Amino acid sequence: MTGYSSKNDVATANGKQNGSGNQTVENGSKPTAFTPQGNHASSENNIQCSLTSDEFRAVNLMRQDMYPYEVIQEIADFIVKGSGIRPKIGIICGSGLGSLADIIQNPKVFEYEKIPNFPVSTVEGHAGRLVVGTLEGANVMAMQGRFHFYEGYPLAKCSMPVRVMKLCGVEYLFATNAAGGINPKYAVGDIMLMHDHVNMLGFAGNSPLQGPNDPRFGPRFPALVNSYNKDLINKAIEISKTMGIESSVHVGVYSCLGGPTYETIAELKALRMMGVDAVGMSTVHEVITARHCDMKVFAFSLITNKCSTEYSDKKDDEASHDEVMAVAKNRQKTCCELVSRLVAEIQKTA
Ligand SMILES: O=P(O)(O)O[C@@H]1C[C@H](O)[C@@H](CO)O1
Ligand code: HPA
Repeated sequence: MTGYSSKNDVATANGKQNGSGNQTVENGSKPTAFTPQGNHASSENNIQCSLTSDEFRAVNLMRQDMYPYEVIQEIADFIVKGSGIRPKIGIICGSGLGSLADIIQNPKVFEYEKIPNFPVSTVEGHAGRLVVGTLEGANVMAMQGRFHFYEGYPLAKCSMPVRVMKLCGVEYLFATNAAGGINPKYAVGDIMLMHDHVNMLGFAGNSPLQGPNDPRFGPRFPALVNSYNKDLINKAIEISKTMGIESSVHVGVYSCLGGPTYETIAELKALRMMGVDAVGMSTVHEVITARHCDMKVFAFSLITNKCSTEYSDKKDDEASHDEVMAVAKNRQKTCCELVSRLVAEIQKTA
């Protein structure tokens, strides 16, 4: 390959559905009908959802998407004071890639539940811990567990930790993900260095930057061309050569869909026609948030499954989270090496 140019806030809902569709509640609070506005529904009103008031409050908190600068600053101060470290590189571990945080030396670990105003991880393969320490001599912080839109979090909440990283002092974001390979040349286990993305949630009118803009983070209308740092892509390509994995490393375009469903064949065909090489359910909103506050971004997808764009009855063509996790586990050593060597390169030029 040649160089490239060009807790606090989520309470558990304890209610269970019984066979008749009526709700039974374990915590003793009475189910109450609410209108979408949160008022009690009248009997003429058919639009009702049976939530206890505790559950209703929990859902509202989960959907909270306003994080004023001062709140983000408080979270950042909590982490910097608690770890005694001002990190320069922030790493987001994709599904099954939590081991990227296990290689951090002298780690100070913060469970998400213990960080004020932090969401909690709800997905298998996302432990829900922030690890701060050193890697190859550089101060780093890593999210062992990210937040996804399909978990019920608004995009601004999913990528709020990127702003926390920024206020902690982070200059470089490394975002990693597990993704389905749509490019027919990609094999399971390959790595795709992201050089661009197609923001499908953005096409549908959803952005982590929706709502009032705080210029202390960045401009109202940020440009996204050149989002993925070319120097870092080139360095990663060079590193892949020295690792002897060059033939399984690609440079391509990622797209994020909302999930949690994997894609239909027609959707995969459409994505391929748009020039998408790999598809997932994350990363894009984190990159947008990072670029908005002027961080340098490096991102890669581990191809955990092949996405066929042809109709077939083969069960093998169905993606599964178990397969995603198994492939990530198999390739974690390689991913760790790539990340630590790139961190070393950045540290060398610091
Ligand atoms: O967090 P990432 O994007 O790595 O996780 C992918 C997308 C879904 O969360 C999950 C599907 O298997 O893996
Ligand atoms: N589609 C969406 N997200 C994914 C996939 C996929 O095929 N594999 C891993 N995450």
